[in-house]
Amino acid sequence: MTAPYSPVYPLVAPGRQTPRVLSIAGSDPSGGAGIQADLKSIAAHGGYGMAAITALTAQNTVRVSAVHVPPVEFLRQQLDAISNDIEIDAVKIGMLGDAAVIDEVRSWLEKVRPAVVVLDPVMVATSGDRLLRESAEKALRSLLPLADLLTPNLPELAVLLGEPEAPDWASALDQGKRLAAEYGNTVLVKGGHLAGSGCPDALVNTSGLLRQDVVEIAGPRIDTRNSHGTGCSLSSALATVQVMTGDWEASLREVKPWLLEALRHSGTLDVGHGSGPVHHFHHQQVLRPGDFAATLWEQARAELDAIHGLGFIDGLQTGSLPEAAFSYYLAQDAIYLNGYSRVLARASALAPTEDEQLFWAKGSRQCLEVESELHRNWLSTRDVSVTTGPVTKSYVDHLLACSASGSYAVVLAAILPCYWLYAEVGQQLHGSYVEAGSPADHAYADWLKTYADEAFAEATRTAIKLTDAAALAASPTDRAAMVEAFAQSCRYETAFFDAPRMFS
Ligand SMILES: Nc1ncnc2c1ncn2[C@@H]1O[C@H](COP(=O)(O)OP(=O)(O)OP(=O)(O)O)[C@@H](O)[C@H]1O
Ligand SMILES: Cc1ncc(CO)c(N)n1
Repeated sequence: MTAPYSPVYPLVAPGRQTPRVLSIAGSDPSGGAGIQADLKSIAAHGGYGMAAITALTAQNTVRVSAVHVPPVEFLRQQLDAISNDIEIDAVKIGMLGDAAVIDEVRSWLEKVRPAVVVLDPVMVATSGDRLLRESAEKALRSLLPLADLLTPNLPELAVLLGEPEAPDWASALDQGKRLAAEYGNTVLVKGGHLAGSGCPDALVNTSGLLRQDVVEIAGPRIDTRNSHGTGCSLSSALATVQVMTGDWEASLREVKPWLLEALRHSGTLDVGHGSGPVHHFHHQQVLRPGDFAATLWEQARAELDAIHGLGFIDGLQTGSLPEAAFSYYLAQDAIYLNGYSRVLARASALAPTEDEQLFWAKGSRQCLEVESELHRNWLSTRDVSVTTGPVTKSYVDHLLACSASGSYAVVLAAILPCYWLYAEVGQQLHGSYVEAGSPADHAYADWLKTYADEAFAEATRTAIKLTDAAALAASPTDRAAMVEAFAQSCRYETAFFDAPRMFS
C-alpha cells in the first residue's frame, strides 16, 4: 500500500503567509509558559497569535502558588467572540484545569472544526505542581480524537495510556505508537524527560500519514535548567508552522533547531531563580555597537593565552631566544607584511567611506615601510633564508582568499587579529621589559622598544571599531563568515609566533 504521503520541504510554502493561531491555555504571569509563551512562540514563527484563557495561575520560575479557573461561560464567550469574527488557521490547546473546561473546549472544537489542532495535554508544570485536576484526566482523553497532533511529555504519555512512565526512549516510542493507534492521530514523543547527551523527538503515526510510522529527529541535549515552558513553546510553534508547511515532519524540522537555540540562549534572559524561560526571540536579537567586537575578543583572548605559553615569546621576554630563531621570525615577518599590505589595500578598495578608505590605504603603505625597515635595519646584518615558510604561506593565502571572495566585513575580520593580537602581545612584552628596569644588555632590547608604539595601538583601536561597525551592517551569514575568518587568522597568529621553534 502506498502511504498518503506528500513530499517534505515544498519549495514554495503551500499555506498562508501569516497564520492566525489561537492558543486556548492558562496564563503564566511570569511569561515563560502558558499563553504568554504561546504568543511569543507564534510571533517568533511569523504567525498572528490569539489567546482564550482557560485558567489563571500565580506562578514563577520556581513554583505554582495558586490556580484560578474562571466560570466556563466566560471561556465560551471568549471562544465565540473569536470564532464569530475571525477565521482561525490553527489551534493550540494547553492547560485546561478541570473537566468543565475540557467539555466547553470540546463543544467549541466540534462546532468550529479548525483545520489544525495541536493538543499539549498539560498536567503538571516543570516545577512539579499540578495544572489539571486528577479527576479530569478521563475527560481529557475524550478530547484527544479532536486533535491532529498530541504533544505529551513522558509522564503525560503514561497517564493517557494508564501505564507506568517509560524508562527509556524505545519504550517511549512504543507507548507513542499505542497512543497514536488508539486515537487515530499523530503523537509527538518528546525526549526532554530522559537523561543522556541526546534529546530526540519523534513523530509517530500508525495510519500512514507520515513517511514511516516513526519519524525520529535527533538533537543534542542543551545543558541548562531553563526548560520552563518548552512544551508550550514547542506545541504552539508547531501549530503555526504547520499552517505553512502542511507537513508535520517539515514543521518539526523547522521548529526543533529554533527551540534548541531558544534553550541555548535562555541564560541571557536572566529571568527568575528557578527553571527559567527559553529565549523565543534569540534569532532577532539586536546587535549593539561593541557587541560583535566583544564576541571576537572572547576568541582572541583564548588565542592570546596560547601565544603567551609559547617558547618563542618566553625567549623574547627573557632574552634567551636563540638568534637564529629571532632572525627567522624577522625574515618571515617581512615576507608576511608584503602580503598583508596587499590585503589592506583590498580593504581600502572595498571601504564604504573615504575616511575608511584612507585608513586602510595608510595601513597598507605602512606595512611596506616596515618591511623595508626590517630589511634595512634588522635583516641586512643577518644571514637568513628568504624562503617563504609554510606558516607564512598559509596565513597569507588565507588572507588573500578572504580578500578574493569575502565582503568588506569578512576582509576586516581576517585582517584584525594581526593588529589586535600583535598589539596585545607587544604591549605585554614591552611592559615586562620596562618593569625589569629596561636593561640595556637585554639581547632583544632594541626590538622590545619598538613595541611601545602608541600610533600602532591607536590604529588597532580604529581597526576594531571599523570591524565592529561592519558587523552591524552585515547579514547574519556574513557575520558567521567574519567569526570564521577571524578565528582562522587568530590561529595563524599563534602558529606564526611558534614557527621559529625549529631553531630553538
Ligand atoms: N535540555 C534540553 N535540550 C534540548 N532539548 C530539550 C531539552 N529539554 C527539553 N527539550 C526539548 O523541548 C521540547 C519539550 O520537551 P519536554 O519533554 O521537556 O516537554 P514538556 O515536559 O512538555 O515541557 P514543559 O517544560 O513545558 O512542561 C522537546 O522538543 C524536547 O526535545
Ligand atoms: C499556564 C501554564 N501552562 C502550562 C504550563 C506547563 O509548562 C505551565 N507551567 N503553566
